[in-house]
Amino acid sequence: MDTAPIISLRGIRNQFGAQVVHDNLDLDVWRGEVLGVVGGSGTGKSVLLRTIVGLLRPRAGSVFLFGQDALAATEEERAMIDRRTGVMFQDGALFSSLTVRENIEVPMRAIDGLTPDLRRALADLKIAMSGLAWSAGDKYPSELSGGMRKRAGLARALALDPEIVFLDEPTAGLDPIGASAFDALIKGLSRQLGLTVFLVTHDLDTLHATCDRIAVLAEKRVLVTGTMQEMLKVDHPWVHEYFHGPRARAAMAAKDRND
Ligand SMILES: Nc1ncnc2c1ncn2[C@@H]1O[C@H](COP(=O)(O)OP(=O)(O)OP(=O)(O)O)[C@@H](O)[C@H]1O
Repeated sequence: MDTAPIISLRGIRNQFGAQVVHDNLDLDVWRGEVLGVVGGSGTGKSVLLRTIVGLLRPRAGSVFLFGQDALAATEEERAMIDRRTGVMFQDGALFSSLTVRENIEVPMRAIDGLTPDLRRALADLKIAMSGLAWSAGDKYPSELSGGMRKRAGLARALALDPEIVFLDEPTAGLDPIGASAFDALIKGLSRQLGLTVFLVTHDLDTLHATCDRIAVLAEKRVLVTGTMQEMLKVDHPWVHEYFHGPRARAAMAAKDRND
């Protein structure tokens, strides 16, 4: 592990009208780890992700990415930060009028000197890395299953060889087999490429299968971070219920079967 976090948040406050979503929130993410972010509905997991990737400016606090103050960055500096990160939104957020390959090429268009042939070859590589068949490149999003759309969204997030990928509910809506295949894909990519993964999820199987560490959002902040083993010992009503409830027990049993 590096000595400096790849993502560092301090004193974050997010508020919509009178509704305070985050107050004095701190979080560090370390290079190469898969961090799972969990919390009850409406605790601000997606808002946190949007804050880090620069889609939402917090009312207060600091966001450091790659050691750089992202909120003080110039447009040019922000663009450089964006090139080092990839985001996969819940529904894949693909352009419906473009093929999968063209969708993956979109972020590459910002890079000078990439010929169409090279872009195409790189897009095909990302398609393969995401576990899609070659033929998927020519398909439109509407022609794909939910699981394939997620893989296409992941391929686009990987387009510029990011150092961090942000995944918002990557397994939501997938059947259990599709979800566990996606978990294996994320874990494999993280290990092979040294990717840092910031993963918002409700899926306990995903936490068990992929995450090195978990951050729990509650009470408007990151209440606790730690490994799954550490989560099991946390004495907080929501955390206890989440990690010891019936679904958690089923996920743990599945993990034991797979180990
Ligand atoms: N642009 C916005 N304008 C006003 N309120 C917003 C906006 N974005 C988010 N919120 C509110 O912020 C709160 C946190 O939303 P967020 O989507 O981050 O929750 P979440 O933890 O991801 O929830 P879930 O698990 O249900 O997806 C919610 O109450 C939501 O209504």
